[in-house]
Amino acid sequence: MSADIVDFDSIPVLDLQEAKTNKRQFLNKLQNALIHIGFFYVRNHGISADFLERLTANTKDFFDLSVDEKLKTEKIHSPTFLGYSIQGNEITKDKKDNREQYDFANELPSTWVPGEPEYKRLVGPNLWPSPTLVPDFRPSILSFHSQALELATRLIRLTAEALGLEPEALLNSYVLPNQQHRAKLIKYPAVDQLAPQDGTQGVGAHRDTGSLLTILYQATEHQALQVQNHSGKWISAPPVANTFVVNIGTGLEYLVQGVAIATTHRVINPPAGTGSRYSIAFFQGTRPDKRLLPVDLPLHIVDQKPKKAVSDSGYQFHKLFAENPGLYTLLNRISSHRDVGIKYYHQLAKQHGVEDIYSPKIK
Ligand SMILES: O=C(O)CCC(=O)C(=O)O
Ligand SMILES: [Fe+2]
Repeated sequence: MSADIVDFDSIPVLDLQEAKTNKRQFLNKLQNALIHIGFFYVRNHGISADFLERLTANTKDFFDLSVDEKLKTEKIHSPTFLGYSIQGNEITKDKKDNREQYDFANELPSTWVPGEPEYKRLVGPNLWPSPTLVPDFRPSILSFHSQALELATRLIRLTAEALGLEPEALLNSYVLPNQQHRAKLIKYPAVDQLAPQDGTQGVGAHRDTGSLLTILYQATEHQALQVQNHSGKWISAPPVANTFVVNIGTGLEYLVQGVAIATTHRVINPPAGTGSRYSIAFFQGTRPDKRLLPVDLPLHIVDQKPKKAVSDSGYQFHKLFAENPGLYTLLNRISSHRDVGIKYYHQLAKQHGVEDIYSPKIK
């Protein structure tokens, strides 16, 4: 059964303080955001403004390094797909995205040995830039990661409650206590830093693939993030002081059978003269090692399931995500970064026909 669409034209701001003072009211608001919007802001999230200023400074300092220094941390240097990607290396919906990125995760050693599933090779240490050049980078990035993970853990407990489940229901079944969760620093140059033929696609229309929740910090004042509502209209999600943007990934959407929605979004490059936009995203992953079975939700929640929304994203659910999430993630990474795939996972990519099943056509 699916209920009539309740469409949205703005993104609600939820106050985590209210989760302590008036939990029922907070959970009602969260339930509405999960089911009908798929995006919300959180304030009183516990990550200090001073820390976020420091993180922003470190992010800018990293992207200000010379290309040679940044390339020393390029993804090609490790099978983890962590590290730097130069602008134009990523494609969404058949078009190049105009953004530079640095992917990082909680620091874990690589333990994969031949004979184990290859997706285990995704786990490993970060590729750090020289500490002589950016001394505060590593400590602030790792501190952000652990604070964002704590926030995501809190939010996924509240999400479970808002959907009529026990607080631990999503965590216990779908997240391992010591798994690697990925995050990234992103720089979107303003259009005057791009060639005219590059257009303005910072990142094209997409849904966050495989994750439960995304926590996003908009580090500059640009109004660049847009969210697609059910009827297909693009709604601005401007930076709101002292908040994070939170959105649902296709992992959570699958586990709750479409009751919470992984809403489509995109980023437009800033207008000429306004400087680069920086953002920092944390993706709460699901465990890679076990078939994922949807959770049983109470009927009064299932009855609110929204009808299918219009989406400009090219995303299509693939059953491999549920059957073998580790392999699904690895094949996705190989298709987005073929150079890394060819270097470390050549056989696997060939065997699974990554080229034809997964990859977008490159223009
Ligand atoms: O930079 C942003 O505001 C959003 C980035 C994003 O949607 C993504 O990387 O998945
Ligand atoms: Fe996204």
